[in-house]
Amino acid sequence: MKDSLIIALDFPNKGQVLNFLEAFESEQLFVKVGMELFYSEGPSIIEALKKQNHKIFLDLKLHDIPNTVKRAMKVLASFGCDLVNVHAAGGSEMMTAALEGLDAGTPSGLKRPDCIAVTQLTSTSEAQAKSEQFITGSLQESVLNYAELAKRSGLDGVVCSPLEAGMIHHRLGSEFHTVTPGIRPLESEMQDQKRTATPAFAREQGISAIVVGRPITHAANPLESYLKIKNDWKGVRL
Ligand SMILES: O=c1ccn([C@@H]2O[C@H](COP(=O)(O)O)[C@@H](O)[C@H]2O)c(=O)[nH]1
Repeated sequence: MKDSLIIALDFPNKGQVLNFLEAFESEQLFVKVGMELFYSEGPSIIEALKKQNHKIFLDLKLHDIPNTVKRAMKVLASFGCDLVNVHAAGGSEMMTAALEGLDAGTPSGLKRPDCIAVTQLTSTSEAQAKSEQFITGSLQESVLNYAELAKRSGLDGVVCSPLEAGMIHHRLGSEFHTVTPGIRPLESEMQDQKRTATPAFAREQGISAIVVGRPITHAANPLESYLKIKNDWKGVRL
């Protein structure tokens, strides 16, 4: 996962995904399958993407009682994805159960998928967290609390904003992964994202992987946009 740019394939169906990926023929990608695509296509979309040799983040953000999450993760592990996730708000017992499910479902001889926890969605602002979630401290403290809980529960990392990744690595070490959506090049709209930063800022934070959706998928030339963001993220000067 280290130094990856993960493209969020937020499309309604397989046809649109395969059409989008045609432009990326020469690239081996790390792609994210979210709720919309997975709910419409089911596991066959994972099969199709694996056939194209792409790495896959299955972003279903599980959040339920431990037994349910464990059983669901056992199923997800059998798909052969590289990365899956839960909401840290589900608690340490739920996160431990998620790992047990993954261990139980991973086919023998294969590595279990990495499992990370969403801390606070990047679409949540400080004001929303205070007024709607009644968090007592700052939003950053809430993110750090969830990250510490995830690490104590044995998870491989967290989903957070690029604005919090540096703080998390400082406290929890560089090996604990930070995966950050909320990436917006300077010229891009924020849309529903609240805690955003540029790819260049992300590079300075020691982030493991950035997740980018609309700035690539809605671009006039998605491949060009992908390459530009990737170069900014890797610090490549053209
Ligand atoms: O806190 C989170 C967790 C997940 N996401 C997902 O990342 C992508 C971001 O897409 P953009 O189009 O670049 O905004 C999207 O699939 C979300 O479901 C997130 O944004 N924030």
